[in-house]
Amino acid sequence: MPDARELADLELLLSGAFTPLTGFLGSADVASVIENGRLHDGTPWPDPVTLTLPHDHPVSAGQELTLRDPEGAAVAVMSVTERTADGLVAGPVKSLGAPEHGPFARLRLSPTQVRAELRERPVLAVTMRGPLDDLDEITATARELDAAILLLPLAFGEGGPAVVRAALKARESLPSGTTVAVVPLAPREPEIDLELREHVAAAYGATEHLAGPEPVTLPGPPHRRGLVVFFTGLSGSGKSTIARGLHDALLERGTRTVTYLDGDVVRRLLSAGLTFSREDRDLNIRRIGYVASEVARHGGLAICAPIAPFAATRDEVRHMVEAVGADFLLVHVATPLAECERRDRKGLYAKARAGLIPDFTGISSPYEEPDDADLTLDTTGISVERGVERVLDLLISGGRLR
Ligand SMILES: Nc1ncnc2c1ncn2[C@@H]1O[C@H](COP(=O)(O)OS(=O)(=O)O)[C@@H](OP(=O)(O)O)[C@H]1O
Ligand SMILES: Nc1ncnc2c1ncn2[C@@H]1O[C@H](COP(=O)(O)OP(=O)(O)O)[C@@H](O)[C@H]1O
Repeated sequence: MPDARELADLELLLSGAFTPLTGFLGSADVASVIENGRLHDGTPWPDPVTLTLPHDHPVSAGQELTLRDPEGAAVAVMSVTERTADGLVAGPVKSLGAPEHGPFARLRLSPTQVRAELRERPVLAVTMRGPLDDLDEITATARELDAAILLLPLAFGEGGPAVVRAALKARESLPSGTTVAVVPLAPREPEIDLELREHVAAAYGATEHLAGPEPVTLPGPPHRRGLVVFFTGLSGSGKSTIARGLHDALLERGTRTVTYLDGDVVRRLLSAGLTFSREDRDLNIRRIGYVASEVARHGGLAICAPIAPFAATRDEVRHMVEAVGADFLLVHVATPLAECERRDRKGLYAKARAGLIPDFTGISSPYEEPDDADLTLDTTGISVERGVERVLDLLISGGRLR
């Protein structure tokens, strides 16, 4: 399944906004674009528009590949011309005419639609990633050129709808007949981005192109940003005890909205039926990460405390959270196995040692120690209060808590 950026590129390939491209690029074109800003056949093109699939995906050259959106709807079919060892899949794409949805879907006009609307008039296209600051200049330039104005809000990701709203607002103060067409162009490096905007504007029939100002992105102060505090560690290390203590302390302060995704509750509801195999643990952690990132997306603070023994899966969660503009703090509760086993609160270690519980973390299943923890906490010989305090200090010192 393509990721968000690949899907956005796919939409532009299908709509003709990336003309002359008709599909995702193969290795020869990618090398040539990176080397000299041209496709292999010499056509100028600034950006390697590629699709990467997991290594174990079975598709190969000569086959057809159906591309789906995150809901599983088939969006396009690709005639695969190349499949490289590092996962690149190249070939022309054809639309399957999937129904369009998403905010402002009705404004996602294709170049053909826009050209038909603007007929033969000269067109001043303005690409924008944030609010326009000089509408008078745009009006004056359009008059000079006797051109129609075409606003192309480049809407991608969380901030996408805001850019479209800015375009609709600007249209109110621009000459009548100003057209707005939403283009899902994911941002690139500044120079490449600018060149790519030129190509897209030309595809939409622009005789002249103005690149709107870069948006001023203020991520908001840390105490208002979403936050996920993710505890990891062996069974009995003290994750739930510290996490509960943190939850209580935050409720007492009352300055942030908090959700505690209790491990037992998660296993009973969200992950009911899952085992402790590697696959099921990964699934469990991804589900926790997904819910936590949804909480954080709206500025909430989510606390989770699963064992989460695998580094790659913890990393996936970090990315999931950061992708919604929130912060992720990893707290490694690094109480040594011997101490966890000595505590053996639920008698599970004794059972695991006796071979009664298979795949038990630390005994018969691995725990990968984090090397990216924001705080490492060994609870041996310290009070619960002291442990909670250490986590609170981390939040306060990072400005995440007032
Ligand atoms: N095989 C095996 N390995 C580890 N743990 C086991 C196992 N079987 C049951 N339990 C109990 O399940 C709790 C860990 O569940 P998690 O959801 O946190 O695990 S994981 O993150 O999906 O690996 C863990 O609870 P905590 O002691 O609270 O960590 C155990 O009590
Ligand atoms: N400083 C401490 N922090 C957390 N737990 C502690 C501490 N000192 C002793 N303990 C005890 O260790 C056990 C930790 O269990 P628990 O919090 O359920 O661990 P986990 O969720 O990691 O499996 C509890 O019985 C708790 O009372």
